[in-house]
Amino acid sequence: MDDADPTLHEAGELEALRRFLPLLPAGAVTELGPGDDAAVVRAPDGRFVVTTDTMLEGADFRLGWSSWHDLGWKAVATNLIDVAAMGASPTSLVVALAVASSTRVSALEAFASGLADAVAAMAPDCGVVGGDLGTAPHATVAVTAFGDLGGRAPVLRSGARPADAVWCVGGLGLAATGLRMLFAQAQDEAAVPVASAAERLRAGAGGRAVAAQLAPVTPIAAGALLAELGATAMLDVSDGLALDAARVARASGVRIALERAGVEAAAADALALGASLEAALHGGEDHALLFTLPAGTAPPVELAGHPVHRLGTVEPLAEGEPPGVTLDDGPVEPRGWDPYRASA
Ligand SMILES: Nc1ncnc2c1ncn2[C@@H]1O[C@H](COP(=O)(O)OP(=O)(O)OP(=O)(O)O)[C@@H](O)[C@H]1O
Ligand SMILES: Cc1ncc(C[n+]2csc(CCOP(=O)(O)O)c2C)c(N)n1
Ligand SMILES: [Mg+2]
Repeated sequence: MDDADPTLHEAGELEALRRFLPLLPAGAVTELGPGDDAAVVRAPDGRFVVTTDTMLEGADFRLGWSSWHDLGWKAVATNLIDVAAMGASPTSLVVALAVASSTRVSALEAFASGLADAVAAMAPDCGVVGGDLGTAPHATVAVTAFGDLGGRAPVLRSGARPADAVWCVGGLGLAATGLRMLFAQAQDEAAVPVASAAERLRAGAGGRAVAAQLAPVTPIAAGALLAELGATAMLDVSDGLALDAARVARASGVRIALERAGVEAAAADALALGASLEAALHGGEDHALLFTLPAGTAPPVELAGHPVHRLGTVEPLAEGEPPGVTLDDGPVEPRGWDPYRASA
């Protein structure tokens, strides 16, 4: 046994928690954090926003590509952007982690540091207030995130109105480009991930795309700012622009008319790496915020450190026309990531 770094089987849950819990961020509105049967968190607004998401080894990540730090980071980045997409500020996270009992305690510590570093970078007032540790043959991360609306109305998918402009904050296409690079160049003939190849890709010319896939930086602080600015609809682009814009179109009963120049500008980093517009339109996991604003309202050119791009316009439906998305007037198929249909 490695005394400094035992496996979870050797250390046991109590020792694992003794090393894991002190690494977690506390949060500005936490009254009682980890350690009792449940946490106590203030809800300054009298309501709270809540969302949950799971990340499963195999379907959502591969341990040969993602470090434990990456997994903690991505769990924060992808869950808190859903809170932000409602126009809320994240307040707290509850994080459950199930891994093989042969996993070393240092892996848990790296995961906790990933959580803490991502919170510090993207939502410094948010705390990890509780969670669960367990064992499973395939690693599983289940996160619940809470947020506060600061007295504002939530920004729904259904609020887009004809003549609104369509915008996004954050880039498009990079995460899918990174995933494509990993599948093409970081697995062996038996489709087993090759960690050294993934590391090389991350340090190479396409490193930004690989990082966008494995440890994305998402525009979390932009959500509340956009709500204050008067965003009429918003969602995070998790499954691809075409599919997620179609969700807004359906919920709002409108046509989302995208302009190629705008989408290309938002996808410039991915296009510069040789990706096609397909990655931006139909690839998932960019977690940019797609939002609509009344015609007269212009957002800043940058929000929360991410560029803002105008993608198009909200248009009324013609008689009998179903809600949908167009690109320079041609129809766009609402195709994107679907966990039940994924072949990768
Ligand atoms: N098991 C479930 N029970 C209740 N509601 C669910 C369940 N699964 C999904 N939903 C709801 O269905 C809606 C769509 O879920 P989905 O996971 O696609 O949201 P999303 O914001 O697009 O996800 P993400 O941004 O994480 O990709 C959400 O409002 C979600 O809460
Ligand atoms: C190993 C591996 N295989 C496939 C993917 C692709 N993938 C997983 S989840 C998701 C969209 C968001 O999911 P959700 O809607 O559940 O938040 C995408 C595009 C990946 N990241 N890693
Ligand atoms: Mg979402």
